Amino acid sequence: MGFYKKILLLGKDGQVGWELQRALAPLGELTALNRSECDLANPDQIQEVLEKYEPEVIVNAAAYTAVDKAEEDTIGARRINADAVGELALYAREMGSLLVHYSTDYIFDGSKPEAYVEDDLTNPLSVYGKTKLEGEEKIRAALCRHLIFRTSWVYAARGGNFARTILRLAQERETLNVIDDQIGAPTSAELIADVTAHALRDVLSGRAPGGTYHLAAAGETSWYGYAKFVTDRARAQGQTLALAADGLKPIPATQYPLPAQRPQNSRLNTHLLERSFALKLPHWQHGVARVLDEWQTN
Ligand SMILES: NC(=O)C1=CN([C@@H]2O[C@H](COP(=O)(O)OP(=O)(O)OC[C@H]3O[C@@H](n4cnc5c(N)ncnc54)[C@H](OP(=O)(O)O)[C@@H]3O)[C@@H](O)[C@H]2O)C=CC1
Ligand SMILES: Cc1cn([C@H]2C[C@H](O)[C@@H](COP(=O)(O)OP(=O)(O)O[C@H]3O[C@@H](C)C(=O)[C@@H](O)[C@H]3O)O2)c(=O)[nH]c1=O
Ligand SMILES: [Mg+2]
Repeated sequence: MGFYKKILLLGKDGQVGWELQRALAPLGELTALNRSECDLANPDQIQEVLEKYEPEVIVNAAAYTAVDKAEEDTIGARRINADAVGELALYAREMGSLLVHYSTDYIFDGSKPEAYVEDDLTNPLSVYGKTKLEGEEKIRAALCRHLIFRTSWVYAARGGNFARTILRLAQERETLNVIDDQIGAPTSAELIADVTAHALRDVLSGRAPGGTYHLAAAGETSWYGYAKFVTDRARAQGQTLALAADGLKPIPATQYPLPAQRPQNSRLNTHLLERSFALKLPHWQHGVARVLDEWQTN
């Protein structure tokens, strides 16, 4: 066994995976794999990869994240979000490795009036949320060393996300209807990756315990508030939008029917994470502004 930990990152090309490649690089001997190199749909390939690299830390950033598509593909979503995660957890249990994994606000039903804490009752409304919760539960049941970060409304400079979709639509349409009665905190993949690296170091050195933690940017907004922030800032940057000055319309979720039901309240209370790892989470606007600036200069 060498001085450096052997870290295996799965899902390296996703929003969070991409940022983890950067944030985990100085922490050990990092192997980062994409879907073609380790397909979570394929149990044999998972075992082959684990046996080949013998990771002391597994960071799983791969997931089935197509929320509406999952409604008609429960089997596919469950295989990636739950069964594959269970296989990683069993390996971690057997080998004494640490499994780092990500979950979502969508494991809650959103009926709580305050921000959710880690031990609040779960009750997912969607197949995506159900299968993500099953993944969490498989990890806890395996009794392996683990860190599970529940996050929300993830965006990144690279990859598909709400901010990018809204900017594209604002370039195409004069009016846009956006849901105003679902609230949460947009959280950047950059922040998630950096917090992961800090927390991972603390857990590996025994300074902090593993477990399940809520990880989201500070503050809160609705999807409408998020879209307003993005389009206002794009305009202030001098971008030409098709969207009229009063073209962004707040609507209730009932007027925007989708296959999957989303929670009304996606707010995550992050006090446990901040206390456990001595971290302060920045306001969501800070990260969104940064990504918009990055897009602007490209
Ligand atoms: N996005 C969000 O808003 C939120 C995400 N999360 C959680 O955070 C984590 C990271 O999400 P994020 O980075 O945003 O997701 P992305 O959708 O950006 O990335 C997911 C990655 O998983 C890969 N993947 C999908 N299926 C497989 C498979 N069968 N085998 C291997 N890899 C696969 C995708 O590959 P490919 O590119 O080939 O499709 C993609 O690179 C996930 O656990 C997600 O559930 C939590 C809250 C909010
Ligand atoms: C594009 C668009 C979306 N919406 C609404 C639909 C939805 O309720 C909300 C966000 O749309 P999205 O498609 O980004 O939503 P969604 O894919 O559900 O986003 C979720 O992804 C998964 C992976 C998570 O874990 C969650 O935290 C969350 O980020 O905005 C509008 O109201 N108007 C619009 O023009
Ligand atoms: Mg989506």
